[in-house]
Amino acid sequence: MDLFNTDPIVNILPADGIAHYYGKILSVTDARYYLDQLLQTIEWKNDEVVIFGKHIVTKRMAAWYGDEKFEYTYSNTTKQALLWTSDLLKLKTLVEQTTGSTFNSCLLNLYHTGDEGMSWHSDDEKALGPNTEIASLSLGAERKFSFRHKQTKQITSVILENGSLLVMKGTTQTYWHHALPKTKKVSRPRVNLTFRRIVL
Ligand SMILES: O=C(O)CCC(=O)C(=O)O
Ligand SMILES: [Fe+2]
Repeated sequence: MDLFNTDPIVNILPADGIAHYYGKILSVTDARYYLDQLLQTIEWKNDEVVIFGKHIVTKRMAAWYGDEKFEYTYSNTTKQALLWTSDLLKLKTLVEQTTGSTFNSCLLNLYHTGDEGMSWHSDDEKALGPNTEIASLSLGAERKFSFRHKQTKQITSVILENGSLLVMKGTTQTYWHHALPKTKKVSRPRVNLTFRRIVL
């Protein structure tokens, strides 16, 4: 049942992958509730990444939750998943019902303002296995999300609305990078949840 969006779900990628934008799957009231809850209850930490051998602590904050205390290594740092909170379980169920897929973990990102973003990358870690499916739920400020083809450099973008769902699957991570560009136009926070399936 789709209460908030009756448009057909379209693949926003022209080739070499599938990115389905479902639009808003949460009401404004529910999106506001979950944003406030997650801001207060998630164990947010500044993310650490290694770029050109330099150790950098990001302004953006992140957290990692799952079915088990999974260990996950990226950018040379190992993280251990925390166990689901009740709000995260509710959101996971909603995302699973909407997509018809199951997920066992979630990486959360908190961008305080448009001054924080995420640079070009693909989510192709070994732990996710080939042709992995990632479901990305957005809460709070609307932000532009862009895909760039690794070979042709073609760019396609979508505005991720408050309470919206974007699903990446098929060969998307093999052929496309994605990014959340910084912007001067946004001064309010956004929380993004990427539900993933660790296969190990
Ligand atoms: O914040 C977003 O919408 C993107 C996050 C992302 O690409 C990631 O966590 O891998
Ligand atoms: Fe990503």
